[in-house]
Amino acid sequence: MSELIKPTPEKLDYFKANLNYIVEDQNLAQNAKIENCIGSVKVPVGIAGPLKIKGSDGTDDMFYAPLATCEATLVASCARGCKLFNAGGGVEFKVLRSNMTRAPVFWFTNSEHAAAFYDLVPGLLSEFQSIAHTTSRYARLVRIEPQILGSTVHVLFEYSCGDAAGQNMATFATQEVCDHFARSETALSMKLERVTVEGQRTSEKSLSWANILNSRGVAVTAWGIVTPDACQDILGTSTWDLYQGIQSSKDAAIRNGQLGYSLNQANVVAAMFIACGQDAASVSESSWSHLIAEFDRETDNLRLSTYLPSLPVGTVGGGSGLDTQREALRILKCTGAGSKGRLAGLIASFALALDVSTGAAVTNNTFAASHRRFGRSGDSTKAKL
Ligand SMILES: CC(C)(COP(=O)([O-])OP(=O)([O-])OC[C@H]1O[C@@H](n2cnc3c(N)ncnc32)[C@H](O)[C@@H]1OP(=O)([O-])[O-])[C@@H](O)C(=O)NCCC(=O)NCCSC(=O)C[C@@](C)(O)CC(=O)[O-]
Ligand SMILES: NC(=O)C1=CN([C@@H]2O[C@H](COP(=O)(O)OP(=O)(O)OC[C@H]3O[C@@H](n4cnc5c(N)ncnc54)[C@H](OP(=O)(O)O)[C@@H]3O)[C@@H](O)[C@H]2O)C=CC1
Repeated sequence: MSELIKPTPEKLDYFKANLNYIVEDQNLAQNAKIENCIGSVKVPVGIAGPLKIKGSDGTDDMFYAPLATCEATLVASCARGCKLFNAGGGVEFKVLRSNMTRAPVFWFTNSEHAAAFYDLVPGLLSEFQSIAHTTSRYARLVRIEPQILGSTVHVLFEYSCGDAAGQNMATFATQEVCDHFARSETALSMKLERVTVEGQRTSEKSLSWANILNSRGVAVTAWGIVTPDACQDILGTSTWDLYQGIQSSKDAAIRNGQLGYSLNQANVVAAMFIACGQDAASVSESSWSHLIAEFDRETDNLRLSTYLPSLPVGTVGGGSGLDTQREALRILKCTGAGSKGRLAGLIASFALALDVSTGAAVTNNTFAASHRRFGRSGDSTKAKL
């Protein structure tokens, strides 16, 4: 059966020859490390910025964001938000946490054995560390935390992974630990039945409260000031009206039971993930964010901040090494040691810039007209950089 449906080299050649979006890149299949590779799709990339950004890691520079998207107005809107924040001194970010998790399941014959293992887990950390660390120069096991579910124990393994996002690294290290433990005297004496490497306690590629609270990836916050003059000149609305617009949307979001609150920060997360070779499916884990607006009655300034608790990003590994994705990381000055936190900080900063501009467009009722203008008339092709 598999022979009938398996794509043979001839079939792949057929696809290569008959699809006109194929990129002629002999190394792509090898570098992309995906199966049955026939080329790559072309996603349009727009540049937003410049945005003056300072970071807790010493970042202090002007940045442009490569945004891979098919949505008209998104890049222009993000660029407008950048111009606005620049007028108020730019955006700042702070990286709060950085980790990667994997959560194996230890299966026992009954809950009593599971409970006994639960008590044992904290004392196993250093043994597990010494095994995990043989698998990588960068993955470091920092915490293990058990949870009993019936006769199983799900143990959250938390790693630091250098500049890589670390999903593979955490998997390989955890598998090695599990394999060793399954063969140990302790496992035999505790009547361990088997170990499986992941039991969904990491909620990988799904949105979960645990990851909102404890992070999976980089947790980052970014903030900036909108001055009344810049708000009126650049966004065509007052800071007070913008503040009210944002607060009112937040009320509707609460009524909807929306998870987190932003207008459309996931647009920047997705566009930068795709441009920079991040795992696009991880946008689901990264989509929760919290936009906060504070109005300063003395100055009429509007202080805006956002918090993104779970950005599984990396500047090495995965798709970040592909040619064009690497170029995107270079545009962002996100290569080299320590650049993972910066990448997360820049994503949060540009997400904030897009949100303020979108918020203004819905506040002053120019939202539909701008999408009609850019999405339908071809106005978007008039570049402004
Ligand atoms: C489209 C604009 C920016 C026009 O806004 P405008 O005020 O007419 O633009 P402008 O011509 O006065 O230019 C102001 C600045 O905008 C930027 N800009 C302006 N045009 C360009 C361009 N062609 N290329 C690059 N940048 C551009 C650029 O920074 C420019 O500064 P300048 O360069 O002139 O010094 C505005 O109307 C807007 O932001 N609209 C909102 C669109 C938006 O945010 N869409 C987001 C995606 S929709 C979605 O998915 C969200 C949703 C629906 O879920 C949200 C929700 O539920 O609330
Ligand atoms: N297997 C899984 O469970 C899942 C995998 N993925 C995929 O995993 C990939 C991401 O995994 P990830 O582990 O980040 O990527 P990789 O598998 O590409 O591993 C990163 C590699 O980079 C090396 N490296 C070099 N310099 C550094 C540095 N400064 N910091 C950290 N590592 C460095 C690591 O070295 P060393 O060998 O010493 O560790 C490792 O070999 C994505 O492609 C994603 O789609 C996504 C979800 C689940």
